[in-house]
Amino acid sequence: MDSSPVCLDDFEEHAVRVLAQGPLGYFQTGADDEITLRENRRAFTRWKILPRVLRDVSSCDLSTTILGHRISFPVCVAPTGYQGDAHPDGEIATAQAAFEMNTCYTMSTMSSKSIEDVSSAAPAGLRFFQLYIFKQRDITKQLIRRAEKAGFNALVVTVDVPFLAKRRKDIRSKYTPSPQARTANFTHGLHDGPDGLHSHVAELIDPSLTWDDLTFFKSFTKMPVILKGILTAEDAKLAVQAGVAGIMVSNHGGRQLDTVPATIDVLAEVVAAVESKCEVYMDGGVRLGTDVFKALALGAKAVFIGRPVVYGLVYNGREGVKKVLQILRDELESSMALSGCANIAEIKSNLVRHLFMGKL
Ligand SMILES: Cc1cc2nc3c(=O)[nH]c(=O)nc-3n(C[C@H](O)[C@H](O)[C@H](O)COP(=O)(O)O)c2cc1C
Ligand SMILES: CCCCCCC(=O)C(=O)O
Repeated sequence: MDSSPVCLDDFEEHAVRVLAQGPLGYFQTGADDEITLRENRRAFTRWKILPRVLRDVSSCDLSTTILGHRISFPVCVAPTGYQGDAHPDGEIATAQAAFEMNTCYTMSTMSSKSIEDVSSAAPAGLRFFQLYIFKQRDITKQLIRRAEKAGFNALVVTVDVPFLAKRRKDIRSKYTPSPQARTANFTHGLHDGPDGLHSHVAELIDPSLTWDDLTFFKSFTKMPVILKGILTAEDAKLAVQAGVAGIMVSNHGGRQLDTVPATIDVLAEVVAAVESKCEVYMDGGVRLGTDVFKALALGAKAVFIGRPVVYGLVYNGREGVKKVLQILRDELESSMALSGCANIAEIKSNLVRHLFMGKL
């Protein structure tokens, strides 16, 4: 790419040219054959938009709310670890970009900057903290306390990583975060095990976690809890019973269990299962304004993006992330205008149809 990026894929193309194999592989990789990774994007192409006309779209209002907080448009930042391998400013740049674009930022437990540093660099705006529940419960509780003290608005508990899946690119490169990218939130755990990230995760993560543990952690914080990594109606119902405020329909960007469905294809099922008892968000393969439109039509309150934010960081730090968000915002606005929607509430399920399944 010689000129300024015009779509999200341009940022990845740039990253491919400038990043070293280890970090590039870590950001790009999916699990195993990367079937779900590809499917996350392909599945969007099978959903078609049925536009309405003559509906006064001279101005479109993209604003919406998440857990009662108003944001300018329903595209938010998903948690991604080790952002110091994308740009020296890492999570500080990302949090500031999200704040300046007035959307929601989610900070990963595995961040290269600390909770306190990110919080003081971006003290306002809607900020979620993503939590991995560790074997060492004291570290986990400390993380919750620190996020709460720093004013984070919600806790996003990731539940699809009892173990790290087999990610071939990482195994081949023996990826381990470089010194400027290592986790800043705690010192426990190995980064330099014989198989890089894998031994690090095996050491930290608690694979014995159950719904009962979730109830305990929920009672431990005043922050609303969102569960990230739900793909079935059954688990969505259990999440509602556990009293969560939100569900993130996610397959971890195709990085965990391979061959699970694309998130866009299970979204409507999860939305129906929760019967409006909590908010539902979605991530995975969102790269176009039309993708955002389809997810909203199928019931998502907002979408989150992972890799595009990382590639925006690689492109130009905070400004790069803002550009990624701006492009997606503009594309969503255009999709809305061209399909006859003047505001987010008008994006309804009758405006999309699945190529093979017919009308919803
Ligand atoms: C490089 C990278 C690091 C990630 N790190 C985390 C993490 O620390 N915690 C988490 O819950 N999800 C993590 N994820 C998953 C994302 O939050 C999100 O689910 C996924 O990236 C969405 O798919 P997309 O990249 O196609 O937008 C990571 C994803 C990537 C690509
Ligand atoms: C302790 C879990 C580390 C996982 C690494 C971050 C992540 O979620 C990813 O997909 O990569």
